[in-house]
Amino acid sequence: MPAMEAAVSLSNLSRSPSKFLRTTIHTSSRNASQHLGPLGKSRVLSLSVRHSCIEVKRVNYRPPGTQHNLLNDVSFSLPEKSFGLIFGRSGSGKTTLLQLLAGLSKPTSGSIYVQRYGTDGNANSSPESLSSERVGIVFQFPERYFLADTVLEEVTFGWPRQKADLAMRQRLALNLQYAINSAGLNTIPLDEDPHSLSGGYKRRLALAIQLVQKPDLLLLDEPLAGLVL
Ligand SMILES: Nc1ncnc2c1ncn2[C@@H]1O[C@H](COP(=O)(O)OP(=O)(O)OP(=O)(O)O)[C@@H](O)[C@H]1O
Repeated sequence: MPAMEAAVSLSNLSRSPSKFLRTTIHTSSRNASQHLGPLGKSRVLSLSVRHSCIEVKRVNYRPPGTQHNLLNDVSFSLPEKSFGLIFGRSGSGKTTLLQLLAGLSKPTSGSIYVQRYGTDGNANSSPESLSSERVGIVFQFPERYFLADTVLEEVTFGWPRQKADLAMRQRLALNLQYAINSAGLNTIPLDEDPHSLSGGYKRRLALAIQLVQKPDLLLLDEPLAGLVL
């Protein structure tokens, strides 16, 4: 089945009926990347939990103290090891949806959970909540959140400061190498000031900060802005 036809999606939307939001689930990274180029306004999700899906069921979201839903009846399913692409017009609610997936806001109604399935396609366990520790998110302007003085400190921010045992140090070192290489930061000195990087390298750094945590779900808000691949 072509990737675009594997999509599920979705109603949505915000206040204006002319605005729309659509989520497409891709079954391979190749297909996902093929569709990223022309879509200026896009958000990407990537899931690596085995034999499971993230299920978004009939989610509505209304910010506290407001009268209108930003998201209406959004439902989709994102299988393990797949990419989903959320696209829509400016202000249609893409970032809002990512914030819900990241656990930064709670749906007003509806649910977001991880469901494991057996080989027969039936759910074989109770739904699990998607805890925010399992989710990494790269925001639209990631440099606003940089805190450290060097690239290395930024990527390892939050690591244990006490002396870790050898196994933990090896694991952290491998994670660091994986994140730096995967994000294409290996040509940048690790003692460089994050704020002095180009826009594209700031985005790569923001990606490395998330990859080093090995999240089960990775959310990218307009991931290709400022990047020449
Ligand atoms: N806390 C809030 N209270 C009220 N309105 C909000 C709040 N947060 C976001 N909005 C509004 O919700 C709408 C959707 O915003 P959101 O940032 O999710 O859209 P988007 O699709 O990501 O837009 P863009 O593509 O321009 O980045 C916008 O009109 C925004 O002003």
